[in-house]
Amino acid sequence: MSAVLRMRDVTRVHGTGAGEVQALRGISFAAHAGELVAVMGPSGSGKSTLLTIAGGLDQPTSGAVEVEGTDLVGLDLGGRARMRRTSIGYVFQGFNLIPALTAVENVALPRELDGIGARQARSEARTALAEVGIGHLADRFPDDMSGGQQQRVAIARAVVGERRLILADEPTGALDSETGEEILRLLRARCDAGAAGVLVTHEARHAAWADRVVFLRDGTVVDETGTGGVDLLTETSAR
Ligand SMILES: Nc1ncnc2c1ncn2[C@@H]1O[C@H](COP(=O)(O)OP(=O)(O)OP(=O)(O)O)[C@@H](O)[C@H]1O
Repeated sequence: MSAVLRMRDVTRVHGTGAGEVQALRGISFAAHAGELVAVMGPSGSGKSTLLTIAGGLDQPTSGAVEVEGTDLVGLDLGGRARMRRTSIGYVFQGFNLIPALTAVENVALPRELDGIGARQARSEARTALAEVGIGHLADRFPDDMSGGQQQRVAIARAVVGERRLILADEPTGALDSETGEEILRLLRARCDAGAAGVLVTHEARHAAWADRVVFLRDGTVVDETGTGGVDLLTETSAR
């Protein structure tokens, strides 16, 4: 099992002076191919900060972040944007679809931005939508879809082009519990097919879909379960 995401001694300080907040205080963390890792912890413990740094949407104050062996911290803005289009899929609580684009156009967009021809991008997008069970809704606009259907579009957009790291920040937060479970089942299936997933959640029953759960408090990893007693740092350094 190879590490798709590896973070080493990552710190993140938000703000300056009296308003300074240490959101992450030396986090080491890895997510491997085939694995879904849940991240839990109280409000303000650093979960979203961890995810945005893992996804190249934010930069750490210090430490290393590697995605598929590429050092994200060393890349410029354009390089990180490219990694987000090719290797990293992000699923947000609020879906974040573009309302003026149909489902298939939303999913094809990252591929088209990456220089893939429109025809091929659309074809890949239709396949991704079919895989999440909404191939028949490909030409609908987000506003004409239910929340669960919109989140399926967002998952298709996150995985299209064989992206191997899927980051999901409370992806079921806006959905009823049955629809939420379906979304988690899709994430799980994607990890079973070889992606690495990181799921931020407040709910233990959602974390139950993961292979292991990492608990944060005040910007540090305070506990981890579901690894059969393997310590996270030992595991990371052994690979
Ligand atoms: N852009 C920012 N500027 C200043 N402080 C920030 C910023 N983003 C986050 N923080 C602070 O960093 C800490 C960690 O925030 P973060 O959003 O990562 O926590 P969280 O665990 O995801 O919380 P929640 O469960 O409420 O979403 C908090 O104290 C928060 O107030």
